[in-house]
Amino acid sequence: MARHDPADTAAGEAAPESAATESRFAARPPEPTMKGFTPAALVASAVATVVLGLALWVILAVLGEPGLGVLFMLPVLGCAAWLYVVSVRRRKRDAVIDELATALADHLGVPDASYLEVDARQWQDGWVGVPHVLNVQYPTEVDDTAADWAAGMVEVVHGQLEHQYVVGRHNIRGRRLTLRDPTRASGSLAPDPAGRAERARDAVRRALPEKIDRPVPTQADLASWLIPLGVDATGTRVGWNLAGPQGHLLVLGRSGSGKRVLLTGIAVEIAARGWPVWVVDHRRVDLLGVRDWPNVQIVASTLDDQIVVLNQAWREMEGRVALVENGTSRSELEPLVVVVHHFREFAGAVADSAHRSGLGAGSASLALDRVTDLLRHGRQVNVFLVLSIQRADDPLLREENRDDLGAVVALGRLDGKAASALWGSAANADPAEHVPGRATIQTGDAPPVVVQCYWTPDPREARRGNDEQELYMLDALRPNLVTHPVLHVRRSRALTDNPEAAWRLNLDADLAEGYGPAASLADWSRARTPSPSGGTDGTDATGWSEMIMVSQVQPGNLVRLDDDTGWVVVEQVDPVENDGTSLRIHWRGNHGAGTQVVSRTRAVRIRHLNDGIY
Ligand SMILES: Nc1ncnc2c1ncn2[C@@H]1O[C@H](COP(=O)(O)OP(=O)(O)OP(=O)(O)O)[C@@H](O)[C@H]1O
Repeated sequence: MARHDPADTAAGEAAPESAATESRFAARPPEPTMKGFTPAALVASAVATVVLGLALWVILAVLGEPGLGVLFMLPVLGCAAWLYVVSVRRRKRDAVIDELATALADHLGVPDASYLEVDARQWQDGWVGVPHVLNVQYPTEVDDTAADWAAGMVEVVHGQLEHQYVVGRHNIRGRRLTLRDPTRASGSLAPDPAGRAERARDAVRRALPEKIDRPVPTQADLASWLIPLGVDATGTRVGWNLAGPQGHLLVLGRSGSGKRVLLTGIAVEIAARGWPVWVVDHRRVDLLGVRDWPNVQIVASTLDDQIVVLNQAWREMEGRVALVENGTSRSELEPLVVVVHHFREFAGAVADSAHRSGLGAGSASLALDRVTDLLRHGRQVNVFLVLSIQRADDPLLREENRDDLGAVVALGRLDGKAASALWGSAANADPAEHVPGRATIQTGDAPPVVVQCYWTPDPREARRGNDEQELYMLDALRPNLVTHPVLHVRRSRALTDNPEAAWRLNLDADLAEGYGPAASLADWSRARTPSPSGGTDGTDATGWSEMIMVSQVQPGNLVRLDDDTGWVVVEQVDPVENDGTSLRIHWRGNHGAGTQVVSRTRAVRIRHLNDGIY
């Protein structure tokens, strides 16, 4: 345990940088109470035992039994010697832990070891030995969000104690990391693999919560190519690494297992990094929630638009390959993430449509061919696919495709056959019971782990239900900067009866900035919301409207605060004194001006002019 010696800090001259580090941290915690006997207490006990032994001998000698006195004194002295040896060993173990705490404090950038509480248990291997279990309690100011944070701590402990440790549990909320020696078996002596697997599953069930809100990305997260997916039973974050040697992500799960929620979260994370997201939403309405999300450039919901988006992603990849061939380096190419939700149904619908039009096999396999090409070559030019499918026996999971998948997320329970086909072994990675968002995830070459995927609200549903908590969470996840404008499908309006020519229209179509004239139904309904002039027929409606939180309202916005004021222009937004939850909005409308105090988390409708930029 790391103990704080006040003399150290009183005498030491605080360097300016250590003072700066210290100011980041809350006041020094009180000196932790030492568990068990201190070395001094053990020495005192040894001395007291010697005195007791001598006193006994003297008494028996006075009573004329010096021989009996010696007989009593020998075990008592042995006991005293044992207490002394234990005190010496305790002192040595404390020194080991003090040194470890200092090394960990250096590694974590905390002012000194007294800010950590290192609790070492079950010492083994030799006289001083090494602990089997180490608990490290660290201050809340330590940033433990990096994916490899716990691994970094393991490395420091390994370097210091020269013994191997693994993460037993990382309690993010409690700021406590438990490391243990993996070589020492715990539990019954009789081998019981089935029972052990069941106990392991039980432990996972108990350790994993049923819902974990997607954390707001830190600056370090935003600079990283690791997209957080969820948390495993040790509290360690599990993510999809776009920079890994394999690229793309496959999400597998039956209806209701949590695909839509996970894909929404992935789109939000990618957008937060300032990268563009294109979505092919084969079920048309599943991912409409991210349609208005900054940097989500397009959510294609008709089959024709979906074909165009996938084809354009493939063209983008081809264009980038040409750039690389001409000397551009991969690092100059910004990631583009293309989400294809319900890929297998989409590919089937494309094939049906081609067959109905009497087109050849080349057209029928268009979706599959484009996806296969993107899987093979997209990663080298930073075009990444996120595919969702429902069945574990999908050919996409065959051996030859697995090498292109950086991560496979299997949501929900898999039957034994599917699990062993996917992971090689069905035993270790079974979520055991149906919890929405519970998944088995394999990233890179690591073994599969059971994870609770992060919960991300659907922005559209949150707005509709006016769910303040979800709107607040989305507000924190929303990118501050829109780096990629909205796109629409631009295709020739040529009329043709020839199915082949009609098919070609999709292949020749491209994506253009802004909401196009051939707006989809969703765009129309958006355009048909009452215009400031009161017109609702949609034909005279310029621009489009959306719901945002009051905390996002800015001077110059055209906003509908309530039915009484109607559409007004915001002139100024001020905080309300002693009330962090509301804002004072000064507005001007057709019939005068006014001021209104509104809750920061209330959703209001604002209207954009038709500039095509979010
Ligand atoms: N990570 C999660 N944490 C908590 N609840 C979740 C999570 N993911 C999904 N759910 C809940 O599970 C239900 C189904 O989720 P979702 O719509 O994402 O499933 P799906 O696999 O997309 O289904 P379908 O294929 O039918 O569209 C929803 O009610 C959702 O709130």
